Amino acid sequence: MSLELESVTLGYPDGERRRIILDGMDLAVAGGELVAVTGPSGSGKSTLLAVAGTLTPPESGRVVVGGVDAGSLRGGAAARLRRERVGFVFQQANLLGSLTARDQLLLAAHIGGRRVRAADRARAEELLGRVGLAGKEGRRPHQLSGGERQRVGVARALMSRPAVLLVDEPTSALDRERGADVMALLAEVVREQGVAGVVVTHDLENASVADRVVALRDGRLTSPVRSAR
Ligand SMILES: Nc1ncnc2c1ncn2[C@@H]1O[C@H](COP(=O)(O)OP(=O)(O)OP(=O)(O)O)[C@@H](O)[C@H]1O
Repeated sequence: MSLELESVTLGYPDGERRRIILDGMDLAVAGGELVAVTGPSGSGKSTLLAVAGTLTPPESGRVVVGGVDAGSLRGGAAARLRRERVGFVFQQANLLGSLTARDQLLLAAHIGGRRVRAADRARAEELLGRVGLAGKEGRRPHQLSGGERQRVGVARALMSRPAVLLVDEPTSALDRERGADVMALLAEVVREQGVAGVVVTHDLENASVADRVVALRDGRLTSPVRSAR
């Protein structure tokens, strides 16, 4: 249950030229560890998550998810790795408006095309309880607060027992207190579930709940200057 990025390079076209966003980047996250990635706007944090989550292949370098080199897989096997071994949590929870919290999780289990089993129902109940939503499993998104919706998003991302949990600015739509609660919850569930967690955040205070904080600058990860706050 780990994530490794080895010498990952990716650029985008920028007018006539090419702008390098990730420049031979290395990152290793162990199972049960949460790494917070900070960095200025446009530095490539979302791009890093897309590469780590095997949504965007790097131009060079390797992405290894739970011991499997994503670059070695094609077609269905690549899609399965992403679906089963990578959990994503987005800035907004991106829940389906008509589904209850429980069904958001069961849909995630069903997306592989297989039937929902009793074990999936048990896992959904357990995870919703774990993120503090016991008794609210039957609520639809509009009957939940922003922080609760984000908790559903965290639980949903954990349904498939992923090796890697990738979280993009989970607190940007929340007030400070709710944001801090969601970050603390993330650190706890990453540890408990033994998943390799990466959370992107602008907020150094929120980042401090992580086991490690790194800054993305000039395509590489460095230690952030914490005293600059
Ligand atoms: N598909 C694309 N094609 C061309 N350029 C892109 C593409 N995606 C992102 N970029 C550029 O790459 C850079 C990094 O973008 P990215 O979204 O990863 O940054 P970020 O650090 O997540 O920013 P923010 O904190 O504002 O969300 C930006 O300059 C962006 O404009």
